[in-house]
This record gives sequence, structure tokens and C-alpha cells, in this order.
Amino acid sequence: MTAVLTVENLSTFFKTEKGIARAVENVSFSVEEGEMLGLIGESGCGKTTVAQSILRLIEFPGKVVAGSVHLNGRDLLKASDSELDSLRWKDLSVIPQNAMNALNPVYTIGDQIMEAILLHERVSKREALARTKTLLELVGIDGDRWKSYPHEFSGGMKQRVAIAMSLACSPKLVISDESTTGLDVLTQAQVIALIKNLQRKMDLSVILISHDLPMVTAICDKIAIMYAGKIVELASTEDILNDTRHPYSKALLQATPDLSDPDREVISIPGSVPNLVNIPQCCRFHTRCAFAFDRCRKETPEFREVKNGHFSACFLEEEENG
Ligand SMILES: Nc1ncnc2c1ncn2[C@@H]1O[C@H](COP(=O)(O)OP(=O)(O)OP(=O)(O)O)[C@@H](O)[C@H]1O
Repeated sequence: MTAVLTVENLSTFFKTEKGIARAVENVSFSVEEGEMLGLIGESGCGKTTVAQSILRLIEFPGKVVAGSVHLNGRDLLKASDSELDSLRWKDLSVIPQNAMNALNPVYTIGDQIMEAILLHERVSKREALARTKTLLELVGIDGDRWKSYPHEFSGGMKQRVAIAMSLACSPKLVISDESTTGLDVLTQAQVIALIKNLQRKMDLSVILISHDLPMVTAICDKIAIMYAGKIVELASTEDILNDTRHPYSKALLQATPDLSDPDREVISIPGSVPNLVNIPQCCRFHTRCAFAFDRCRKETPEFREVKNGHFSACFLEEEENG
């Protein structure tokens, strides 16, 4: 398979009054063609910061301080603003968290989708309108509704419009950052099923950011589990479920109810996530880890391949397998 996106040793820090928050540190992963990667972790672990770093949307007091982000071989972190403009939408697009904010209430949804097409591609208005109607149909909305205003749609339909808009210029990679937040559970499931469906149909590469582990394991090909600014484990969904290596991943799975096995005990993770400001060099999970030993408190475990395509950052693994 060919990697569409490769993120290597990405670090993004925020300057705060109390010191430097190492919000994302040494994060590496790739997304292959037609693959859906789930980026999962508790609130504040750095998922959105990873997405915004990829999109070059980090603003002061934040800064990408190290690493590279290659999209189809081009380093996004080194691209000029005009290069970036031409890459956004056409190569890389985002399904926003809240369609309510993404859609302008004073323009019809058709005008907004058409604008995205006309701004980025040399096509006639007629062609842009035809594509807009096709895109609406693709997300399950009657093409003739292009003349409707956002307020004429329900929350779920607005989110579908936002998805249609993100696909306006046929991107290769789509980042969905908690794009079902605020929708009711049934509509959330429909929107997620739609994203999965489109991914298959259009051979899209998708990064799905979420803290809903059961949903991510149900639809993603590969999962990256983040804890306090670092990816602690990255593997195929099957391996994350059946050959879990990192104690945090194990704890997260145990803390998540399994609807197919309602008798399984749900065990919450003791303690809380560390403050990322001035965090010492160590395993960031050691304060909550049942297996932590001296080394975990003093050194940072390397994020290393423990078997083909399966990465984990834990000294336990190193001690056991060398
Ligand atoms: N503007 C900012 N100023 C200072 N620190 C920030 C800022 N934005 C983010 N951070 C730091 O980055 C960390 C990661 O935040 P981020 O929003 O990426 O997490 P997340 O995993 O996406 O959370 P959520 O699931 O709640 O959206 C935060 O814990 C915080 O320490």
C-alpha cells in the first residue's frame, strides 16, 4: 500500500503562563491509500492539536516545534502559503466539528458548496452546480435542495452538507475531527456510517478523531491511541483488540463497556491525566500504570515497532522481549 500521509516525530507545544505545554510530542504515523485511521484518546490528549498541526492551523501561543508532515510526498510544514492553499480542499480537507459554525446562514447550501469548487478549480458555474447536486445526492440529500438555506435543515442534514462540502474538490485525505459532536446518538451513527460508506466508495484516506472507542474499533482499519500528547500504541484494529500491548490501551479497553459482552466488568482507570506543562521526561502514563517500575519514572519509552506494523511505547515490552 502507498502512504498518502506520513507524520514523523511531530511535536507541537503551547506557551502558557506557567511554562511550556508539550501538547503533542514525537508523534509518528501514516495513513495509506483508502485507509481509515482512528485517532483516539481522552479529552485533552492532543488529538485536535495533531489535526491542526497537519493542516498548519496552529496559532500563537502554539507552535509546531519539530517533525515533518508529508502529503503525497510534499512536506506540508515547509509548503508556502500559496502551495498550502492549492493543497487544501483538493488534496486534504476537513469535516468540521460543528456544521452549524461551518455553514454560513445567509447563503444557500448550494452556493457554499459551489463556492468551494469555483475557488479551487477551473470549472464553469454550470459544471459546479451539477457537481454540487451530485455531491448532495452522494450524502443522501436530494440534489434539488441546493437552493435551501442551512436553517431549513436538521443538525444531521447540516452535517451531511458539511461532508459534501469537504468532498467538493475530491480530496485524497479527509480529517474528521469529532464531526458528530452535538448530534443525537442515532444521527451520529448515520453520519459515521455515511463517512465509512464514502471512504469505501471513493477510496478515500480518512483520519477519524474521536473518543468513542467502540465506534472507532467498529469502522477503522488502524488505530492510534494517544495519551497525554503521545501515541502510545498504533496497530491494526484487530491487533489493538486482540494483541493489545500498551498498559494504557489495555486499561482503555477495560474501561469501555462492550455491548456484545454485557457481563464483562468495566474497570475505570485510576488517577487522572498529567498536566502537560513542564512535564518531566518519563513515561507519561506511569502514575496510573499498574505495571510501572523505576525506569518508567525516569526515562521516556521509545515508540517502536513490536511486530510488523504494530508500534508501542512501553518499557515493559522492551524488558520482556529485548
Ligand atoms: N491555546 C492553547 N493554549 C495552551 N495550551 C493549549 C492550547 N490548545 C491546546 N493546548 C494544550 O494542548 C492539549 C491538547 O489539546 P487538544 O485540544 O489537542 O486535545 P484533544 O485530545 O483534541 O481534546 P478533546 O477531545 O477535548 O477535543 C491540552 O491539554 C492543552 O494542554
